[in-house]
Amino acid sequence: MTEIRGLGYLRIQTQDVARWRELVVDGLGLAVGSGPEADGLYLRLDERRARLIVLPGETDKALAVGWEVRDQFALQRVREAVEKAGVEVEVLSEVDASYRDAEQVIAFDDPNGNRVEVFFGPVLDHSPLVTPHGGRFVTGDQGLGHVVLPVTRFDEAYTFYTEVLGFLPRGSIRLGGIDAPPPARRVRFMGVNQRHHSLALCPAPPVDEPGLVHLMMEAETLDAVGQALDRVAKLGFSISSTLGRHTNDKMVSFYVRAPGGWDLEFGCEGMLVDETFYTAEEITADSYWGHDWSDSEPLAAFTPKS
Ligand SMILES: Cc1ccc(O)c(O)c1CC[C@@H]1C(=O)CC[C@]2(C)C(=O)CC[C@@H]12
Ligand SMILES: [Fe+2]
Repeated sequence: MTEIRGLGYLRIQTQDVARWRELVVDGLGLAVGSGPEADGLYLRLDERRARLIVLPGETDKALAVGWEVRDQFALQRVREAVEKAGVEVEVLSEVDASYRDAEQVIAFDDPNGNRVEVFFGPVLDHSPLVTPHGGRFVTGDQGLGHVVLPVTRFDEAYTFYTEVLGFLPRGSIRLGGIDAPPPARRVRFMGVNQRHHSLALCPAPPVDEPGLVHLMMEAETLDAVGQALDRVAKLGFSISSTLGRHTNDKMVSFYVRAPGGWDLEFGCEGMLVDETFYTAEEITADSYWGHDWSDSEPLAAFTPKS
């Protein structure tokens, strides 16, 4: 079993923090928290100080995906496994860990060059969670949500996440459908808790800045998802995919394009996996209904280097 308990946080950099704020606070209804950078935007979904951290910068990119482990002993085991795989691990200073609102943090690059941070001891904020539209989020044992990463060296990345970090395979979907000529290219889903997937890897061409495909956050109710959809559309954000229900995690969601060229997926009603009975399946449609992507701009992650 993996040491990783869930998706802890996502830290990104953007040229337009103000527009990000409109999207995630005014639109999706996340609560504004606080953190070390005065001009940073710290978003709360629960009792953690920050789950999504948006920092100002010269370019739009993902800075780090933060994965949570139980304690210092688990963190040590992850460190040993990563080093044994020949990957250099940085142990962050106490100052750098506290900047991330954790007791201890290690950092390394995955085979695709995405920054991975693994931490224990997240700092809590016990002040009431004041969300702008009264929404509540599904986190807790299921973590922040899921991230989908674009990967160039797919097999290496999949081996790293499953065999080194211990993510559990939670099925796949073939790009181009089951009748596409071989070799099959698959999006692969992986989980570490009852959330169907906390991570998915999507085959992608090489690009200048390592980015994301999307971050999914889960609301407690369908009405909260529908109301968020109305608000983001009214705020002028482009809806990458219409509302639909996925066939694997049964989630009802929509996707909205964030500044930086990747998407936020906002959903509800995700299923809970019971590992006692679960086997990894291949889905042949991404959704039972909805999820019309036909009006969406291509993702930055799928737009190759010039
Ligand atoms: C198929 C699926 C199941 C559950 C999810 O949470 C989920 O995001 C998806 C979609 C995965 C995938 C993607 O994210 C990038 C764009 C993709 C490749 C598509 O164009 C269809 C499937 C999409
Ligand atoms: Fe997703």
